[in-house]
Amino acid sequence: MVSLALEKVSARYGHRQILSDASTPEIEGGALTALLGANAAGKSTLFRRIAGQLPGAGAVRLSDANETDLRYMPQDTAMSAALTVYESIILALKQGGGGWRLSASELASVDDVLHHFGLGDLADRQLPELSGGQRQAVGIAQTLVTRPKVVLMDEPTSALDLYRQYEVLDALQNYARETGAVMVLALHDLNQVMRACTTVMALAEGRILATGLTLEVLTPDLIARLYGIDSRVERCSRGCPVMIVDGPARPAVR
Ligand SMILES: Nc1ncnc2c1ncn2[C@@H]1O[C@H](COP(=O)(O)OP(=O)(O)OP(=O)(O)O)[C@@H](O)[C@H]1O
Repeated sequence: MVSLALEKVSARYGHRQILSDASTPEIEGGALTALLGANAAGKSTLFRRIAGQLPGAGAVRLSDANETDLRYMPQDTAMSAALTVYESIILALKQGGGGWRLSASELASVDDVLHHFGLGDLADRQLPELSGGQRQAVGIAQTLVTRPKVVLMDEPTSALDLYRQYEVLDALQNYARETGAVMVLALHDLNQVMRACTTVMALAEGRILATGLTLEVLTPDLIARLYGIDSRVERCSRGCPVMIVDGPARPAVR
């Protein structure tokens, strides 16, 4: 079983300490985990630290996987190159090496991500011609085409319309179930979190404030502490938990 755990992880930019002693129990693969926190809480910094892009004290422990199995999708994926969607996904596939010849299984992986992220009709389009939502879907496809075992995604649905948000979160859940991958997604929409993510980790003041099962951890009290918002959880007409925002509470912990 693939898993990820943090042991007293720290990170800084110059003299500015952003994360201190961030620790989690084992986050198991096979389902989605949400990384929550207010703006500037340090979510992207934590991803960079886990991905080995920032040094710092503490340990990132992976079980059944190593650093080469990890892919990090940043918030803003620059896509100015004059490549088609198809070419850009092949480039992402081949960045780990292995020469330019494509095996049958690699071709199947490319077709698979194109299909699962609704990109089949866009395969021949140039990247700079795409809309923001289309670019985000391409970024997700590029991230998953190598079938990584550990996936960190920074706000992967921020540019998507309502229907595409559900579609993409469903596809990500399926990917996690099929591959057993650990998938941590920084998300701001708590209703998406309640629908799609089995577990959450909440970040504030450079520390992990809470981790655990979404419906147990994501209480109105935690939401007030993280975001300064009064809220309650109710059920939608289909029985899914949804968060109702009542309004600002007190200043959020930052
Ligand atoms: N390259 C950098 N150099 C210096 N400080 C940085 C750098 N990147 C981020 N920071 C600072 O680190 C803190 C955490 O930023 P980070 O991007 O990790 O937050 P975040 O939780 O991902 O925020 P958001 O929800 O707004 O994307 C912020 O105060 C930010 O200004």
